[in-house]
Amino acid sequence: MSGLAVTVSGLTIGRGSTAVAGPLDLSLGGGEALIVTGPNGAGKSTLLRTLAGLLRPLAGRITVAGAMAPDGEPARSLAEIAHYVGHRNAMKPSVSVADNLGFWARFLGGAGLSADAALESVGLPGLAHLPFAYLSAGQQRRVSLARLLVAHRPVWILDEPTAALDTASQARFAGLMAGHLDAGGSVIAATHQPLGLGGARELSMVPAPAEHLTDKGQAIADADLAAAEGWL
Ligand SMILES: Nc1ncnc2c1ncn2[C@@H]1O[C@H](COP(=O)(O)OP(=O)(O)OP(=O)(O)O)[C@@H](O)[C@H]1O
Repeated sequence: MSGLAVTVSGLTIGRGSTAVAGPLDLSLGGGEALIVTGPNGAGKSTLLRTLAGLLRPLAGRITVAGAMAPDGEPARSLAEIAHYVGHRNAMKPSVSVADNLGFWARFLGGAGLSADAALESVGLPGLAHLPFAYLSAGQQRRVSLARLLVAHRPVWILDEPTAALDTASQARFAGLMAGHLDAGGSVIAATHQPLGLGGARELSMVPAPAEHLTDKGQAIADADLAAAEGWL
């Protein structure tokens, strides 16, 4: 895994057909972390969702080398070797913690810790049988982060991963990220608060000028609105 290389070249990111930032160029290898910073609306989430394959780039390329996909073939895209943990926890509220993690392990494929071991790693032993909705906001976030451990993927793409975490949980998660980097993985994280990753590189994003983002006399297409509402 030490040969892992993620390369982003000339990447313009956007929502619908509206550019939010770019062109961006960056490269990241195994064992390296990139912290994405910038004020609200600068495009951090848009960048992470684009890297995770959830939004199409308006221009440019994202390439990977030196990693195997879950199907045993050399990875063709960053999305297939990356975990994405967004603002939302992506867990079903009425389903137990164990079954939620079991779903993600099957969906993502590949080897990983058992649900119990992953919960232990995020400091939540003994909660596996509870419906996800019974957990506190910080506990729910920690279950969502346990997803990173139940299926191995070399690149962790994390949007505000420690929001809602108490100080001890932030430190525990910093340790998990450090372990992932030591094992040759990579971390790309957007954050407004320090993540405790010494030596991480930083990409500082600046908001696009307001006139750039507002529509220039064009109505928002129904299709764009429907697509946006899917994520609201
Ligand atoms: N679903 C969407 N449809 C259209 N525009 C969007 C959508 N989501 C975000 N935007 C716009 O894209 C721009 C970048 O938003 P983004 O969420 O990437 O910023 P951010 O840096 O992650 O902000 P924050 O720090 O508040 O999380 C903003 O101008 C925002 O209004």
